Amino acid sequence: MTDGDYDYLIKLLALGDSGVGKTTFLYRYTDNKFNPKFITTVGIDFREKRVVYTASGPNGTTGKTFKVHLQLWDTAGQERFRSLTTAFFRDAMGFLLMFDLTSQQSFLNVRNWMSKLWWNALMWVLVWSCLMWVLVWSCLMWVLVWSCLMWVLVWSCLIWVLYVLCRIPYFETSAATGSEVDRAVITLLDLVMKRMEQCVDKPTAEPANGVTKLEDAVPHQKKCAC
Ligand SMILES: Nc1nc2c(ncn2[C@@H]2O[C@H](COP(=O)(O)OP(=O)(O)OP(=O)(O)O)[C@@H](O)[C@H]2O)c(=O)[nH]1
Repeated sequence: MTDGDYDYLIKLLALGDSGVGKTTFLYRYTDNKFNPKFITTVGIDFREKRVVYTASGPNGTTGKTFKVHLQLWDTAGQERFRSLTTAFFRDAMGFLLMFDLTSQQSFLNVRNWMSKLWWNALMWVLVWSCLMWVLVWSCLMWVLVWSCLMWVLVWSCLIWVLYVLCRIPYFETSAATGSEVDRAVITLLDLVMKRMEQCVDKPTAEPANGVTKLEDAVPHQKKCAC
């Protein structure tokens, strides 16, 4: 595959406390190497990898294959970079939420990372919806009515997100041996691709040759109600 020769650009983001192994995990996945040195990430970094994704067809049959360009964002776990890293949440399509099996605190902190993700997602629903309505109606009455509706929508979304996230696939990986590393990323990629399939407006996004380009897919993906 040459540089621009891919069907989808998928952005995944690794999250978790400092030292849990985000950088090492991504390095193992992209370069199949292990780095025993701990060099803390400053701000944000990213790695890339090309993979071939085979969609599953109806009744579990093998479907189309796509060339996928994976962009893996590596965030700094340190608190001082928190506002910078959360700014990248909006563009990510999937998250690798990581903790260190030998550190109970890093596991307990997964709760905080999850709530950051939820609030970030909800904040964007609120901001965009409010902006839209304020622009279109610019009428206090409508804003008030809309605010009530928004709260209903927000809480329904929150319950839905909780429902979905409670079924997060879990893998015990080792960057040292490479065990389960590929499977964890591929499982997430599979979930993202399936989600995109559901969100993309199929008749307009699918060109004649049957391959959906990311540039076509992204605007439709943002139309998803969730
Ligand atoms: N033995 C072993 N060591 C690991 C594994 N994963 C990470 N490490 C080690 O843990 C240390 C921290 O790993 P990093 O990948 O730098 O941690 P990080 O989460 O990126 O940390 P920040 O950049 O500060 O957020 C390094 O010394 C790694 O070699 C693993 O699966 N097995």
